[in-house]
Amino acid sequence: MTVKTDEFFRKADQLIAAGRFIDSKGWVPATSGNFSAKLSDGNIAITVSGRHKGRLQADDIMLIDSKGRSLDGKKPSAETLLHTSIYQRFPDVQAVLHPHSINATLTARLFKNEIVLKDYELLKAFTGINTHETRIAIPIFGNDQDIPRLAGKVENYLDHHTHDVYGYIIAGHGFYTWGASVDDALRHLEALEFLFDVEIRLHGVTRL
Ligand SMILES: CSC[C@@H](O)[C@@H](O)C(=O)COP(=O)(O)O
Ligand SMILES: [Zn+2]
Repeated sequence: MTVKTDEFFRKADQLIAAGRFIDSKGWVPATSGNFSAKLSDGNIAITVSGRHKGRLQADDIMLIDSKGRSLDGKKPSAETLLHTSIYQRFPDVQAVLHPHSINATLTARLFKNEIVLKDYELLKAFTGINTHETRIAIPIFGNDQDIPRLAGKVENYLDHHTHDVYGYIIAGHGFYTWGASVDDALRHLEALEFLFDVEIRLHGVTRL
């Protein structure tokens, strides 16, 4: 059993607080969603599978290695591979968040393959962007219970899209976003939620 460091408990507290905020918006209903944060030794703090992500306690955050293997005997998120593959691809990423929001679900119904967000002041919420006069594309993948196969589709997309990717939507499911800290990932999550909402309303579909 691997010893959990002070760093682990600090990151766990950040994920618990993030979960409270995300749940306060209704973005992780019914135990959906999962969150993780990378530690300086390469291991990862991640939510235990099946726990309500808005009511997380210390025991609901567990330790896995960079390949997703449990280091404390608990069962990690069913979607752990979607987290570890982001960390392996983007060394600067230190946190991955996955909500199941209404806006992400509606967006995937309205847009096919991707949603392009452009000319919004809130694009400046994304790391490295300092103007509204730009665009970001958020790819949309079909849902799949075979997580390795889904992760492979994401990998293939990222292999062919070298521009900054700030997240992706899984149709009928939710979306993934990430950042250099839990706070950065949360800022990206909130910005994507707002921009999805704007685009949905522009298409005449009011939120349910
Ligand atoms: C309760 S349905 C949602 C799950 O199937 C899954 O998509 C999810 O986001 C949460 O899975 P988890 O294993 O708790 O991390
Ligand atoms: Zn999910």
